[in-house]
Amino acid sequence: MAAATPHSPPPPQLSSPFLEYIRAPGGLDKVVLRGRRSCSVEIRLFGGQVTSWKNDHGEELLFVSSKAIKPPKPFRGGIPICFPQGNLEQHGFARNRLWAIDDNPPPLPVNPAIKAFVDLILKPSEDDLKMWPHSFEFRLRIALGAGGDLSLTSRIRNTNTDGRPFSYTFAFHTYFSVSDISEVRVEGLETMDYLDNMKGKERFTEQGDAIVFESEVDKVYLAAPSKVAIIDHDMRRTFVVTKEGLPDAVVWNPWDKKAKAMQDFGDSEYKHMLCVEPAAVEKPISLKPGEEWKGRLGLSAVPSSYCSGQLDPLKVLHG
Ligand SMILES: O=P(O)(O)OC[C@H]1O[C@@H](O)[C@H](O)[C@@H](O)[C@@H]1O
Repeated sequence: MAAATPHSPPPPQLSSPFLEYIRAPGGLDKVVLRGRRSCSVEIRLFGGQVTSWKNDHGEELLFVSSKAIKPPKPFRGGIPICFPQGNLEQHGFARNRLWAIDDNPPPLPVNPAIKAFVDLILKPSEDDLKMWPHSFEFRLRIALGAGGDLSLTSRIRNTNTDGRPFSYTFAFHTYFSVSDISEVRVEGLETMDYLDNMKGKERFTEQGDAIVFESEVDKVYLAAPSKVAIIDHDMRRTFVVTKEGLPDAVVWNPWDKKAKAMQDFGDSEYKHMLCVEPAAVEKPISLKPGEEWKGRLGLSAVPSSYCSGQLDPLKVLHG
């Protein structure tokens, strides 16, 4: 496994006032993207994981557990990358490897207004290849937009030289910070079909209006729309989640019993988080050698002054 080494190489020279490289022991080096006012994003090289996203008032928008543990364990919170999944460790190994800064990524069309972004890369180690015998290049661009929105673009290329295709499932396991889960509703997934992970992945159709939370939820919504809204009444804030190349959306909250059973999660923390995870779960993605797949996650937080209690979710979703 490509674990963090105690003697890391010198920090890369990031030639932008919008980026900072912060050295930390134990594989905890991070890159910080800075936007207008107090907007920022922190990315840990271990896991290629976003661990913080703050709005222009400096308020944290992502949930990170106070019990999150350090590498080589996966980090509970932020945006873990789940890849490649299958008969491997839960959620794949990408969230549990040391990524590198990609100094020379292949071109990716970028909005010229976006100044703060970083490109990371993960390639399998010898040990990874023993576990999952496929060669790949996984490029991840993390960008902080002018308005404080965050986007993650994944590009995965099959670099097998033996002509073999490979397939995988994928998720951006996004942990949102919410004021009180009982006051949150999710718009955009009503009437969708889902697989219920709590009922042996049986298929159901969502009934009723928006999704609200009263107990443990672990569902994979199939062919979910490209925009989903998480409406937090108490915070008067709506997260708008957009996705491309990722047909499904996992919705997860462990609730009290499971929370207590999780070593890296506080007993009551389930009240203040919700995972909505753009994903490709039902139908694995297949890549032939030389082929590349692209998936994108976009996040924005609509502030209360905009909502002022009058939020029309249809406008957020379709307007
Ligand atoms: O503990 P992990 O591996 O980070 O997974 C947390 C949860 O992640 C969700 O995506 C899964 O649907 C749940 O089944 C799982 O419990």
